[in-house]
Amino acid sequence: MKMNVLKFGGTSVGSAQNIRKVVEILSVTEKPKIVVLSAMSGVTNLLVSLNQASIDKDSAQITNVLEQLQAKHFEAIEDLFTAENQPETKAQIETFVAALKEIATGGRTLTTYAELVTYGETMLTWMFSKFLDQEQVENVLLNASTFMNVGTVENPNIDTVSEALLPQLEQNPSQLYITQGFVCRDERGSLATLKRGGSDFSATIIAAAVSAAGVQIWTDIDGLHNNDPRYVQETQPIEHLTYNEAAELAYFGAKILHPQTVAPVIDRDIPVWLKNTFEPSAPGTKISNEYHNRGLKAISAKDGITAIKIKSNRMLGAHGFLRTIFEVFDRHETSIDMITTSEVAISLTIDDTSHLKAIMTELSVIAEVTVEEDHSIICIVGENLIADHESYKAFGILNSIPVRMIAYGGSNNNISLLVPTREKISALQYLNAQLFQLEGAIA
Ligand SMILES: Nc1ncnc2c1ncn2[C@@H]1O[C@H](COP(=O)(O)OP(=O)(O)O)[C@@H](O)[C@H]1O
Ligand SMILES: N[C@@H](CC(=O)OP(=O)(O)O)C(=O)O
Repeated sequence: MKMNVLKFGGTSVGSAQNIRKVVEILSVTEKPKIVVLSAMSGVTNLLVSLNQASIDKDSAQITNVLEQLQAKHFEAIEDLFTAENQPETKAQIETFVAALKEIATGGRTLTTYAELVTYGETMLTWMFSKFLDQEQVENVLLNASTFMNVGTVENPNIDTVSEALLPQLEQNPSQLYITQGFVCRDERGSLATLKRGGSDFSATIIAAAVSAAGVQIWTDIDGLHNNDPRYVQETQPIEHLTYNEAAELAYFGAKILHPQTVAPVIDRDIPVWLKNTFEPSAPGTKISNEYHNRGLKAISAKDGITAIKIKSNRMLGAHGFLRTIFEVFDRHETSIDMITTSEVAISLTIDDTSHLKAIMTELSVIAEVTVEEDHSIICIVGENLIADHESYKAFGILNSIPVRMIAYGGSNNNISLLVPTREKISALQYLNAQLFQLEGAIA
């Protein structure tokens, strides 16, 4: 029987009441399954501040954060566990908190950050598994750090995860496995993370490693919406997305999905469902290879973008100039998101500015370079957008948006617009009204 992988995010396990909802969902969903859990909402942020307090050697702040972590877990325990089980459960949380204190106050190593920030998942999964025991729900708790041997986070090695995970499943037969999202081991075998929001990625890596029947990502909204519900009212859930559409939307800011989530499952054709823990009967979004309707589907936005304009007369009629430019970015391991070129200038965008100074120094030798910070990429996504003549309507409405760059044609799925971040919300709202809500709208 093929496994199902279910991932529940921070909000879904953020309180005793929500944890009960998760247990209810587990009782009615198909078995066998591996359940990937995040930390309780807010806990990873607290652990990130604990890491900062550890760097700053700020013992008052370390104590303050540890107290908040303990209180949050104790509150859930007092609601979930019987009076008889509470002392033992609380004592284990105290042991976890003591271990955290030791890491935070000990000497810093290359893995201190990962050791600290992954503790939220360790504490929650332990508590969750104990609660299932109390409710007499048979389950096996797996330690993700013993099998998530992904090597590089950019391109996880599914085979090494399989090799470590499959024997554990065989040796501990169960219909219900519980494990931690977010945590992994890097190419040196050291503890690492799949970056913030990485539990979605954990779920699809695990699904690929066990050739799962499907992945369900349970969160606090009824699927991926056609625009960012944090900024735009009256957004609608999308019933079907292709892997490519979902990948573009996640990469360009749809917070509901970690940017790399679909990569491990595309080639294996394992479907992913996005479901709402608080409204389980809502259809949610299915991400698969199936085509349903073409044309525009959704809009998302990614902040923190820096635009770089590189101007040089040497470009005129010359070849090899673009290669020289790309090599500079390559040497500084900085990836480029958008790019447009003319005869004498190139505009491109990056989101990682950690090497910007060194890049500027090199580029300034060969060209005139200007940098503009605080931009956002707005990404309009749909299957076969290029062939969809209706999508040309999108260009008619761009006059009203201060667009700094446009990329169209690089992929069949997306039109990307670069705008100053201060204009992002009004641009999202305007595009939503024009593309999805007005009479004769494209979707
Ligand atoms: N296009 C979108 N569709 C749905 N949700 C979105 C979208 N863009 C941003 N979001 C936000 O993503 C949130 C869920 O993602 P996240 O906070 O990572 O959940 P979890 O804690 O379950 O991992 C939603 O509450 C919603 O505000
Ligand atoms: N707890 C981690 C990993 C994660 O994926 O969390 P969530 O599923 O709540 O986004 C984080 O906050 O980054």
